[in-house]
Amino acid sequence: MTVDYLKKAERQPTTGETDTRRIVAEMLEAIREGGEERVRRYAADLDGWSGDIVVGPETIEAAAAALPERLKQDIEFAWRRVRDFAERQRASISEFEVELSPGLFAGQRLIPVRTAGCYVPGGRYAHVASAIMSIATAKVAGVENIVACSVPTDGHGGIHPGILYTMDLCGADHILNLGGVQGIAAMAYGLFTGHPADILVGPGNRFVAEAKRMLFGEVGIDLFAGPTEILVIADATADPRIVASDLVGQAEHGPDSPVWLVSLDRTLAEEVMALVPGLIAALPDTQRKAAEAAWRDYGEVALCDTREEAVAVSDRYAPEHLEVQAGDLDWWLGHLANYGSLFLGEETTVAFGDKCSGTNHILPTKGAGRYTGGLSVHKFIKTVTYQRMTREANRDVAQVMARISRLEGMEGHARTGNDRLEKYFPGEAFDTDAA
Ligand SMILES: NC(=O)C1=CN([C@@H]2O[C@H](COP(=O)(O)OP(=O)(O)OC[C@H]3O[C@@H](n4cnc5c(N)ncnc54)[C@H](O)[C@@H]3O)[C@@H](O)[C@H]2O)C=CC1
Ligand SMILES: O=C(O)[C@@H](O)CS(=O)(=O)O
Ligand SMILES: [Zn+2]
Repeated sequence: MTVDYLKKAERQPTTGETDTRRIVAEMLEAIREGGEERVRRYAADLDGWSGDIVVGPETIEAAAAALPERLKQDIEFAWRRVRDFAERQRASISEFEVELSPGLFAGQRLIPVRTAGCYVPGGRYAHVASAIMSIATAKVAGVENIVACSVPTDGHGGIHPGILYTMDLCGADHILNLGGVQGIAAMAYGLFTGHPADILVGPGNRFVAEAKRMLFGEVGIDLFAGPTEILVIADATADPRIVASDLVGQAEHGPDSPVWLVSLDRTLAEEVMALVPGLIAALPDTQRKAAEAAWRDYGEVALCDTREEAVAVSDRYAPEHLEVQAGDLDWWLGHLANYGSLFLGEETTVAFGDKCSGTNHILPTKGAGRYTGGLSVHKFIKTVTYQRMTREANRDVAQVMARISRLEGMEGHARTGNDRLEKYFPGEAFDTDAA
């Protein structure tokens, strides 16, 4: 394979993992021991927040009153699309019962988890859309009790009013003024609400993503949704200005957000590389600083000879967001395998999915796209099974089970079959020996 790197990234999504793990492990241990009091101290030390942790109804009403009407309509526009898409997902899975052989019935049931903890990031930006993505989806899945939290800031008297309004609109039952590891841990342990989460969902920075990863097992998690990534595959037909704009648009997420271009055309790649610094420089201060570092440390440009090579490179990254700005979109749709969400053609862009077009923006990062998709109603629903049988059906199943069990050396298992055969068919002889 001949891949020519016109720009090679200094850092990879995994850079700095050891430090993050140490910090998060210490914080989780301290919260396990110190409970609510320790959580309050982290909120004060890390986010300068010493106000109420549980958000009351008057604060939610005040947030709704403070938001301009058009913004509320925009949030509802996004919410309706995300909810409708989630409803189609819910309708695409079903319960069933099948008679596998005469008298042997097996079935599948879909049972929502009881309590979901939804983390809404809010450090650098007010991630209103993230509140829709997790809470609306949990609601459609049928989750009975939804706890949500986000970063409180003094300037807003707690959570940003846009996030608060959205959390309430989408159906959050309890809302906590908590960000970071302390927010994740509080939801996992049911601090301040008395409702420990069965599953923790939502994106966040490296501390948040790592806290969820470490708590997995004690609670369920949706997926590893850390710092945002974008990969654009482009050929000679792509518009360099649009490709560069899309790369820079996601680089503003943070200094550790990977930005990758896989190009099938050298001229296009060089034009994009020439345009990116200017677009970054034109951003406001906070966004510029984040994007500059992201492009400098995590930016990569790979030049491939063939579409197959481009697919191989892209699948190796397994990017969170994948844009294709190239001809024959159906070919790419059919061949790409590892990504969180795919954006086909110049007419759509990652930011549409991020904010309001309907697909979920809580997506796998750091290569997790090799084994999972993004957040969906399925993550909140347990697919469980059941069975029942007639006595007559025991005739075959009990004998087979007993023979397999004896082959495995599991005599106790085998006897549960023999006991039934003796009870249901007294006097009959059965061959239940492994030999
Ligand atoms: N993968 C996905 O689906 C999505 C990912 N994101 C990502 O979410 C992230 C949001 O990050 P932020 O703006 O930082 O908000 P955040 O809400 O994830 O994190 C803010 C919290 O981090 C904690 N924190 C900051 N520095 C710390 C330190 N040194 N030690 C311990 N805790 C610390 C603070 O307590 C603060 O409350 C970005 O990386 C963005 O790319 C956002 C949306 C979707
Ligand atoms: O990683 C993501 O999905 C984000 O890009 C979504 S948002 O831009 O923060 O809404
Ligand atoms: Zn984004």
